[in-house]
Amino acid sequence: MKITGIELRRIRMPLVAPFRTSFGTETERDILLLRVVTPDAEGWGECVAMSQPRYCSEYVDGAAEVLRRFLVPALPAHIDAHTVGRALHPFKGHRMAKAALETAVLDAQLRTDGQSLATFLGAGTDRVPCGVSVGIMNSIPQLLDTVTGYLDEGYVRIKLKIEPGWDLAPVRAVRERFGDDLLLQVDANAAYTLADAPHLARLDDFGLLLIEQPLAGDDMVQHARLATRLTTPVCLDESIESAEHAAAAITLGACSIINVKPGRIGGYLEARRIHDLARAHGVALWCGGMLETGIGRAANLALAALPGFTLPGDTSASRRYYATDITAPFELHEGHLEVPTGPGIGVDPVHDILDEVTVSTEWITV
Ligand SMILES: O=C(O)CCC(=O)N[C@@H](C(=O)O)c1ccccc1
Repeated sequence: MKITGIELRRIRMPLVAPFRTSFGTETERDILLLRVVTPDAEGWGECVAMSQPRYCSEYVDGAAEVLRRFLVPALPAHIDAHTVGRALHPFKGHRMAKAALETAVLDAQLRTDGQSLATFLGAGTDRVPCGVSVGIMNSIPQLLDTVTGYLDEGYVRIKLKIEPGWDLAPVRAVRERFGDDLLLQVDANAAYTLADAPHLARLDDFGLLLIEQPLAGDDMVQHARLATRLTTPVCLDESIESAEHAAAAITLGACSIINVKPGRIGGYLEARRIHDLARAHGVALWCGGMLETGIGRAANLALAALPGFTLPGDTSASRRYYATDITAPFELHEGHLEVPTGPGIGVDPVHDILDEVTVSTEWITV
């Protein structure tokens, strides 16, 4: 496939409500979109890097810079999605930037071939059950009202952000209010240390599906030690940046569940490799989220439809984060979202809306 050029587009998307995690509060997303242009089709990729390097070391200005200076110039004139990874391999890290570029190339390729991303990846279903991520709140009553609203919308699983000082009480309150049948999990975003093991073990009383990333991203061995101290399954997010990391975590017993975020691990091809590895070892997967617009959300739904994704993910409806999405909004139906069936990611930006939220565009001739 011949690439004519690539557009880097920065958009600013206000969130419908502040989203607080253990590493900060988001009120809007500064998002980098990539549009790969070929003679036969255009492809879209969404870079999930945040404005600041708080979730991981990448941040959106850095992603734009590494794409502009190193990654896009490294692409050969003729390419397909399988060769992007090889062309970018000499450059270390920057997985979110690489993922966005590979995804945009893959989207253009699949649109040209008339194949959906879901079919390309091996999806086994046309709709996926949806969980929702609930931020750290100012009070328990506010939290209970928020969870009530999401359950009324039909979400099948609740994920509560936790941190030291906001963990046992909110989990207890939600479990007591909504009962033992509620699918409930927590996400610490690396806010604890192994010294907190006795405290974290008290979460075992609440029948949680999992505890996500309790310790630091590079604490793989410590997670393995923590897992022996808890009955709640440990799920890793930030620690897993590749299939190799997943293999190491499984071998060490650092996790029994993995949150797969294609941006974090370098793209959908690597996500498929993690899927196959996890299935071979009986490790459950679910698809995480990075507050994506409908562009990234569409691609994540294709991934979440793979057979190894056995737990509800964070692929929530567009309205969970955005009053107006840049694509036709993804809307929950009986707790599920439909997997796009069109070629490539199966959605296109609504150009009037996209133009309204666009801060800058930059064209790079390849
Ligand atoms: O549904 C979503 O898109 C967000 C899900 C979510 O909680 N993402 C968390 C996470 O750590 O997984 C996150 C929030 C903010 C920034 C990065 C990541």
